[in-house]
Amino acid sequence: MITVNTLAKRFKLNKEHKKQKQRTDVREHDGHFHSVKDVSFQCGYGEVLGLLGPNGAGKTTTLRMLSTALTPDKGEIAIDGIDIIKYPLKGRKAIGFLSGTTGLYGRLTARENIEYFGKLHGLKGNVLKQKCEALFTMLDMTSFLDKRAEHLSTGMKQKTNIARAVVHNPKVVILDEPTTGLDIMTTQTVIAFIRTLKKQGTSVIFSTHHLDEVALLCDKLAVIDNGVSCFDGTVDEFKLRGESNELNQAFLNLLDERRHV
Ligand SMILES: Nc1ncnc2c1ncn2[C@@H]1O[C@H](COP(=O)(O)OP(=O)(O)OP(=O)(O)O)[C@@H](O)[C@H]1O
Repeated sequence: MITVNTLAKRFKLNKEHKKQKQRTDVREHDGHFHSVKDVSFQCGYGEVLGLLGPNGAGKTTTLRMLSTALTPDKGEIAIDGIDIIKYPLKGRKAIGFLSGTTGLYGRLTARENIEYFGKLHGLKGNVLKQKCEALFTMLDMTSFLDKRAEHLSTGMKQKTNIARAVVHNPKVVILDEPTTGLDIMTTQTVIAFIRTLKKQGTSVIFSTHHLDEVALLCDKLAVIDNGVSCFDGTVDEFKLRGESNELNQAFLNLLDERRHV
């Protein structure tokens, strides 16, 4: 179980930005851009949580804090009660993170990349071999395993990146827009893979703008708007709150309600 409580993160504005008289975003004040102001949600084992929000809402910033890549200014992140802000190494062991900027070594093949990251996490011998083989099958990677990463297509790279993120059997998997830019077949493979993680009891948190994926996968939803949590609950509760059975409409209604408060 991962619990996220009242997270906040701000970034210092550069000099040029500070000089501008006109503020373009309500989150700019005190010489800072308050990217995430107050975000809370939780995701239990075997649950898939969809993180939604308009462009720039603060989803990636939030996920980067969960991954321990960014240190929050305020708030708590706990996995099974362990404070991972205080103990980031324990956090890194427990979490698998895929972001748009996750990199592969171009000169290594897809197989070598996964094996390398597995070894970094302390896997070796038969355990590493079996884990890699299972991932290669689940993610339908066998046709390109021996190609160098620099020669892989977008979809092949994404599958390799996903395998890289989960090779150490993390309890919590965090995927930032995992299907962006993928074709329909590759998207289906990624969706099936997330279902397998769920069946294995993993907590999966993923950000997306595709509400059809949410309908297929998610038990829970968390919505961020302008850096603030405005919903955390089940998909049925979301439809009720957004006054529509259609997820896109419920999302629009929920944001509209906030704009008019
Ligand atoms: N290092 C940084 N310095 C300054 N501002 C930042 C920094 N990182 C993020 N921001 C700002 O914080 C806000 C939230 O960005 P973030 O990437 O978290 O949004 P998002 O919800 O993931 O958006 P999208 O759906 O477009 O990917 C944006 O306005 C962004 O410009």
